[in-house]
Amino acid sequence: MTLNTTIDLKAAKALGPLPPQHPVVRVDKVGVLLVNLGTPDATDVKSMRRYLREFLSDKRVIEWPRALWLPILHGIVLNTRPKKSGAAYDLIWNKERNESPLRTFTRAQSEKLAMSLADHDHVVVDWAMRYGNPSMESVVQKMLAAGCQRIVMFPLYPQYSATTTATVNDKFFEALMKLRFQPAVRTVPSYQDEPVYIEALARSIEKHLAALDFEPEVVIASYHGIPQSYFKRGDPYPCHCWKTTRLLRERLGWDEKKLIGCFQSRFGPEEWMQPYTDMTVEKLAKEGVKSIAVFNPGFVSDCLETLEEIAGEAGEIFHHAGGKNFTHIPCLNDSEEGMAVIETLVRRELSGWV
Ligand SMILES: C=CC1=C(C)c2cc3[nH]c(cc4nc(cc5[nH]c(cc1n2)c(C)c5CCC(=O)O)C(CCC(=O)O)=C4C)c(C)c3C=C
Ligand SMILES: [Fe+2]
Ligand SMILES: [Fe+2]
Repeated sequence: MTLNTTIDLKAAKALGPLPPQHPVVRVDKVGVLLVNLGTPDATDVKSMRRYLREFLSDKRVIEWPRALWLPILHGIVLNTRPKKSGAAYDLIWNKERNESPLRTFTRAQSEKLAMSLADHDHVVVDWAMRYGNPSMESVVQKMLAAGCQRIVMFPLYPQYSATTTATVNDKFFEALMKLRFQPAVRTVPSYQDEPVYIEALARSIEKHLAALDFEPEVVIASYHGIPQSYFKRGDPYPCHCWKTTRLLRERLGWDEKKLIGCFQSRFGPEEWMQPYTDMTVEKLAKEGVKSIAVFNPGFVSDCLETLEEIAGEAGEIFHHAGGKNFTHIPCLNDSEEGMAVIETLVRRELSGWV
């Protein structure tokens, strides 16, 4: 299908010959752009510092006054954290592809989505990262060159937060700001309560638990945290997390003791949303709970925060405190259930365009 033509040739001829430098612009394709948080290119200190500098300079992520934060970032954080984070990434790095798991999964999601949308031969699917590579700007340019004059941009965060969804949107629009001939765009909204998402989570939990040789007494839904002050100033993220957990409880037929919601990944001295995952895991073990499962509904793909902090560290905390059986349920990643979520939401947002 041809959606449009670049110029009305008849009208253009009436104006006289076209300027020789007039660019040829292709406009017959629709782009679907999947975007996740980002990731360092390598685990060495230099690559880690470059990545963390970009990430932690984002005003949507660290809301502290710049005059206070930038000296701390450049004087302390970027001198200490790159080595520590690099060592953590080393533990989970995809050595075969020499990249982080987040990049591997995001690429796989994009490739699988492209295959399932193959019935629309004018749809182009690609992926980008908010921080690091491939950059949003480079992929927007690539899509324009391929003829996408309409783009559906999908921030891969089920629950909305200014620290994630909004900053991805900002970066996308920043890339568009530089264009004379902008594409028409749609952004995919958060989907904390979409039935297809709740169903996918429930099935992946059921499948994982059915394969275990123990039954967890408690299952923890662990979301990335945000500082409490962000919530108090209007970020709806915690409400979205609580809603996802409640709907899952209803779907699984579990009560508030069996499925609990927690927040992980504190950063800096402020109070973050509670209960904290690490403290909860420790408390449960000390109270005599022997078997638990943890999963991460807020992460579309497994990454540092799920593989190292939960599957690794939280498991250790549980065992040290007297727990016996710990299991981490993988994220939806590029599983059949996970792809059903992405494809359903993308097809909905493409309506009228394909
Ligand atoms: C104030 C700091 C941070 C806020 C707020 C925050 C929110 C937030 N983050 C995610 C998802 C991810 N975060 C990841 C890593 C990560 N996050 C922070 C800080 C904040 N995040 C840091 C410092 C790091 C880096 C970890 C380190 O270097 O030690 C990742 C993992 C990326 C990967 O490549 O594996 C994800 C994903 C969400 C969903 C969120 C708020 C809703
Ligand atoms: Fe984070
Ligand atoms: Fe972490």
